[in-house]
Amino acid sequence: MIQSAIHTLPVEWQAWIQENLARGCTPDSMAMVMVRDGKFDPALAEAAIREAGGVQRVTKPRPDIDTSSNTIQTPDRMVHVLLSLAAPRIVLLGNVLSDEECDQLCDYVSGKLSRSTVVTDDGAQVQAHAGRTSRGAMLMRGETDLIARVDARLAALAKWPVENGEGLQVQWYDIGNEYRAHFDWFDPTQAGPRKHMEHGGQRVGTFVLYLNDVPQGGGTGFPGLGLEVQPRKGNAVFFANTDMFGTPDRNTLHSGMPVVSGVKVIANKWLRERPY
Ligand SMILES: O=C(O)CCC(=O)C(=O)O
Ligand SMILES: [Fe+2]
Repeated sequence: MIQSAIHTLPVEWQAWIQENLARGCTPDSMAMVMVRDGKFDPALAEAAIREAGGVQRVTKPRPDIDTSSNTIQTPDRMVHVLLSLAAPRIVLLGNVLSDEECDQLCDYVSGKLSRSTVVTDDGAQVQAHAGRTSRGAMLMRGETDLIARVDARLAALAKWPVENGEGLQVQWYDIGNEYRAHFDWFDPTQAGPRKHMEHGGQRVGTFVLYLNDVPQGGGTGFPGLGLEVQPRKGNAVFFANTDMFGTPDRNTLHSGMPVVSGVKVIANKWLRERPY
């Protein structure tokens, strides 16, 4: 007779699984507690939770870039694939913007810049923060013909609807400016970020577009991966902020490293789960 995993557990643990699934705990966090506190074998813990209806690791659609070829033809420009990582999903792209497009975007935002803000955990406000010392400007989707072209290009690259994209956000870093390690995804357990998710849902993807060359410093660092992307005019780094199951990916921790000489200008494009 094949005995199910859940019925081999003490009844208290069977009840614990049902209660915690009902409370909305994630199967992964529950399995961790069972191994740690109940000293269960991880495979048994996972099987028991799955039998109780907990593990439906259904993959969720997310923005991604086709890296099966070295080049990608977008509606109006041939983009180069320079590097790709499977998990966390990170793709470095070249030739995303022309020099003229970079210059035009920089010219367009100069005069519109103000001290950058971050989303706080406790409220829905955005506020200036010591960890983010750059200046920025939020642009609207399709604000100019050039911006509309860039929006469409990025949507084609990520295979993600243009309506799910936030407007481009330009960031201008002077010497010493930085954006310390952070996640771009919203933490759904915190009130402030949850408020931001009401419209458009999670930030499932990020593009960082480099609008100029930086002589020294200013890389985009991924400290958990030991990876640093150097800014190069016209290049862009893409990363998926959630894993293939839609869970925020802690391996996407990243920073805008301090600029040592020159200035650094980037444009961020955040892709939402739903139309934004
Ligand atoms: O400056 C960078 O390279 C990264 C910027 C960034 O992570 C952000 O603005 O969210
Ligand atoms: Fe970021």
